[in-house]
Amino acid sequence: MRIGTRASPLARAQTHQAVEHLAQIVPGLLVEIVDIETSADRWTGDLSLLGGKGNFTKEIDRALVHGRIDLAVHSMKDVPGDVPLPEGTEFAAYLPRGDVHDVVLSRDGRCLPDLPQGAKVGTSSVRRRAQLSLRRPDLRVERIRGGIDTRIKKLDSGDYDAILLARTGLQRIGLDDRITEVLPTTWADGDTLAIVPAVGAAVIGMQARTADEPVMRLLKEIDDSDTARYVTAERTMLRMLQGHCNSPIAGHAHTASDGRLSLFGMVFNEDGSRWARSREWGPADDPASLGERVAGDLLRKGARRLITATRK
Ligand SMILES: NCc1[nH]cc(CCC(=O)O)c1CC(=O)O
Repeated sequence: MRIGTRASPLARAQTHQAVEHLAQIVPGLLVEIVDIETSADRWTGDLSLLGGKGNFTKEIDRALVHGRIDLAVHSMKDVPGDVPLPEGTEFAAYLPRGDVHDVVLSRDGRCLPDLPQGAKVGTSSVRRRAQLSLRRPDLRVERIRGGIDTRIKKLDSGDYDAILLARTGLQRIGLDDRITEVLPTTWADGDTLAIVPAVGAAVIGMQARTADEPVMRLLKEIDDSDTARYVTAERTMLRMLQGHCNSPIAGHAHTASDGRLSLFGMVFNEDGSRWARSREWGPADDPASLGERVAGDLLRKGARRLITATRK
């Protein structure tokens, strides 16, 4: 089985995790990992200037459609919600969701509340920027590019006082001992700084050709059904909001204590000073309707205006 993925340490770690799951079903499964460089990997500048859509996925999509690979492994967070999947392909399996918290890594071990006024914080995510700026408008939020390891090197060399990253990514590549502070994910009124996760955060998805029966059968066996429900609810919302992986949109689905599915969605303007939020519950067997309801509510509350104001 030929498995295509980006060449970053995170993408490699995720692919190994996927292979471990596959090998539990097919012991001794022979795999060939095919590294694929995407437009976003080649472009070292500001991503918003690259233009086009799906810059993290389109080269991998092409390899899958043309049969150069049999399976693509993706961070669901990086799969755009406003670009349809290439015809004849689908996400047929999701691995159990990891930890969805965002974290702070700081150069001198200080937590966010203790960072001095004007401290320089690195993130390229408009979702993180908005939620950070809302509580700490005095911080200087600056873009940062590159893989996780590159970003940590930039922190260590003094380019930033702190950076924001996903906890699960650090765990996957064994760098979670660098975490200074784990931020809460639950939005609360008051002055607590929380960062609501991205749609698809901490989920590894596997995309294959629908007509490739042996692969589809195998994927069906490893698919984690809870995670699939969360992803469907969150990504249905994202699609209706016409959001992509760097929109000021947060979304987090989970199973409530009564067994129903809950979806929290939130949309921000650039500095977080204006936002819309929504939470709905629904039956676990209909995650798509839940996503539609939350998106509908957000749109009624002015989400479109907030998203387009931030898009550059
Ligand atoms: N945008 C890059 C990216 N895509 C997925 C993850 C982390 C792993 C995940 O959420 O699945 C990261 C790194 C980060 O945001 O720190």
